[in-house]
Amino acid sequence: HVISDFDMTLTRFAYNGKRCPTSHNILDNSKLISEECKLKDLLNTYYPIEIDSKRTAEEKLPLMVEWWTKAHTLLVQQRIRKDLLQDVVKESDAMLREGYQLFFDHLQEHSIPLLIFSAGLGDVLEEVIRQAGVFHPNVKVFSNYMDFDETVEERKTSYLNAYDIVLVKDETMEVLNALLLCFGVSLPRSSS
Ligand SMILES: Nc1ccn([C@@H]2O[C@H](COP(=O)(O)O)[C@@H](O)[C@H]2O)c(=O)n1
Repeated sequence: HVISDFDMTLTRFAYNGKRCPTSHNILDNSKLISEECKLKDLLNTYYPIEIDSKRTAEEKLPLMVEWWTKAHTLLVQQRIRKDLLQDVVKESDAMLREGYQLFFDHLQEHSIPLLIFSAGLGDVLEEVIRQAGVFHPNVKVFSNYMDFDETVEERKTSYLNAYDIVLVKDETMEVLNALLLCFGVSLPRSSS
């Protein structure tokens, strides 16, 4: 097994002198988050604590829990749409480290599981790996995942992308029976 965290370990810390975003930052910098949402204030308060070498892990732990509890409460209020995450990641400056292709492919070729444990956002970081084309079956992510309240309209879009036929408000079997007839299955006569 190879065990890794994600943000700034598998992803770059900076590129061309500019900081690269963490999975939280990707959302925070996106159109999905309103200007009033104070995730950046939280980052400015808690990130210096996270990297403060003078504090012990015991000291930091409750403060880190406080950070992600506050951040996740704010994120829930933003009512983020799952179907927009793909674009948000595409438009972000997130980058896996140079040489990532070789690293991920090599582990895959040798059937070595890559276990990623991250205090970031699982839905976002999975999308980063997917878009880089290296989300191989040996990659398993343990992270925070969002629960989405999808509206009927959003669900319809993802169903339309996935299936040839999508029935809305149809309580009958008419389409199914018509398909069976098309495929040459003979149906018994209805008794009613
Ligand atoms: N609300 C938060 C919470 C955490 N972060 C940063 O994400 C990093 C997650 O890193 P992993 O190594 O566990 O993948 C963490 O180090 C925090 O700096 C954040 O930006 N916002």
